[in-house]
Amino acid sequence: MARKPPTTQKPESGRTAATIAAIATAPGRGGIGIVRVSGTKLLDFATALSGRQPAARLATLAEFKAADGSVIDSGLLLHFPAPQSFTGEDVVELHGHGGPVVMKMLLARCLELGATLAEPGEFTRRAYLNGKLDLAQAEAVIDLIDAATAAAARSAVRSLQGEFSRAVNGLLEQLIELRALVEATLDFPEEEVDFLEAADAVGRLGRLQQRLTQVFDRAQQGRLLHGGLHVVLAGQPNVGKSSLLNRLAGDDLAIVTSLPGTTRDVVRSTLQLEGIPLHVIDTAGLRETADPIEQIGIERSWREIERADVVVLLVDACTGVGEADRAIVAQLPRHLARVTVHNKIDLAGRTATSTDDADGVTIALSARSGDGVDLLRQALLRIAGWHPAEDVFIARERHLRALQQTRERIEQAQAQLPRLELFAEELRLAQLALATITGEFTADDLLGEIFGRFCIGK
Ligand SMILES: Nc1nc2c(c(=O)[nH]1)N(C=O)[C@@H](CNc1ccc(C(=O)N[C@@H](CCC(=O)O)C(=O)O)cc1)CN2
Ligand SMILES: Nc1nc2c(ncn2[C@@H]2O[C@H](COP(=O)(O)OP(=O)(O)OP(=O)(O)O)[C@@H](O)[C@H]2O)c(=O)[nH]1
Ligand SMILES: [Mg+2]
Repeated sequence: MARKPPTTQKPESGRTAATIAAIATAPGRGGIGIVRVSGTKLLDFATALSGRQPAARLATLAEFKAADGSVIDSGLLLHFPAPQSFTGEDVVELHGHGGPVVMKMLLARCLELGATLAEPGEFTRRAYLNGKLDLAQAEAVIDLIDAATAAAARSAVRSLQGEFSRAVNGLLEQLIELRALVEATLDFPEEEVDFLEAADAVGRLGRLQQRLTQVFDRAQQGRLLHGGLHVVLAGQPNVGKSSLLNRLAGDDLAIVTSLPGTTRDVVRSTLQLEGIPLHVIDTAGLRETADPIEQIGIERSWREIERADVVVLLVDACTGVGEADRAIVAQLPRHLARVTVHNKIDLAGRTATSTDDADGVTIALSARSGDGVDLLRQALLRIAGWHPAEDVFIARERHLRALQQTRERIEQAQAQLPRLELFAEELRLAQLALATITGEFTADDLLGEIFGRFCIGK
């Protein structure tokens, strides 16, 4: 896992020297709880705390003592001497009994011994700054902790183990190789055209693009696993939005009555569909109303629609798409993916169907009987662009943007041929964009953004 530390974080090097401490286990009661400390000269720290010198990387049973010598807890003491630790610094772990009060007392004792309270993500940030993890791996740490489904967790582990980074580094190598060839020729203008043929620049570029597309696809699947799909159920009152939410969730979450205008508050539920977190959002029926409470509900419906990845527009199968439904469609954000659902086919005497036409996907189903609901699940997966694959690595919007920029730069490069200088410049920019994924060149504010979202103790 070892890699060379990133080169651009000079402003931080002062801070990494301080010793930090935090409770690393989840808040609340637990069988055991861990306080983690990272910094320098922690053997002295451990000795002061326990009166014993722990062996490197071995669990030592010890008494954790307060300043007056009284015992706070007895537990396991671990010392990981630098650089062989999670952070690359000296690390000490106190494994105590997992009660919130004991943990707080242990933490307070560490602060008394000179540690400062760690900021969110600071352990992982140090691991990154010390070259233990690259940026994509560091992001995968938090994605693993936050994973909402087993499939998301598996793909986060894959990224944590460096699979995504290796794919990116493979692309970088190809890119650098091509750049080196080009730069070498730039000094000999008369050979430029020969060079292009000899080096097979066009062929290399083509292969690079092909591989980039593969990585992009895997990353795109990863982003789906990570962020899930936000699906808003919308439509006129009484068309069966809440009934459909309950059916999808398999639970009686939202109130259903035969009175139009039942739902006012937004009701959310996260379920999973082939490992993808599906955030389903039930909203107030859309209509003109004088009821101020319902009006607020309707405003909230629109707010959710603005943020959605997909809107499921429900209509009553007995009447089909009417004037009021078309008015709703006209108000939907332009590029928002949409599925139209004709609900209550049991009343209309229709069968469950799924059709694709110029208007998009239309599903006929019954929220009451569940007939056709599976067709809706399949349609949602299709719209999301999901195809089952085992080699997904977790990825975020940031990674996809970087890959997309790289792709655009390479297209630009291609368009510059045979002007080698411009070709070379585009390749250089492509490399810069790609390298932001693993964080070889990274702005400080991006690091703040990434690590600030971690929990304390991570
Ligand atoms: N108790 C405990 N459990 C934990 C963690 C931790 O910090 N403490 N981790 C925290 O996230 C994860 C494990 N991550 C770790 C990663 C590297 C090293 C480490 O000591 N690395 C050294 C030695 C490697 C080796 O011997 O192969 C190194 O990289 O040099 C330790 C934990 C999950 N479980
Ligand atoms: N027969 C039949 N009735 C349904 C079906 N889906 C919903 N209903 C009924 O339609 C009525 C309205 O259902 P809701 O789920 O509350 O409708 P809604 O769209 O959430 O309504 P608002 O919250 O008022 O906007 C209830 O009486 C449901 O039992 C269906 O598939 N078949
Ligand atoms: Mg409702």
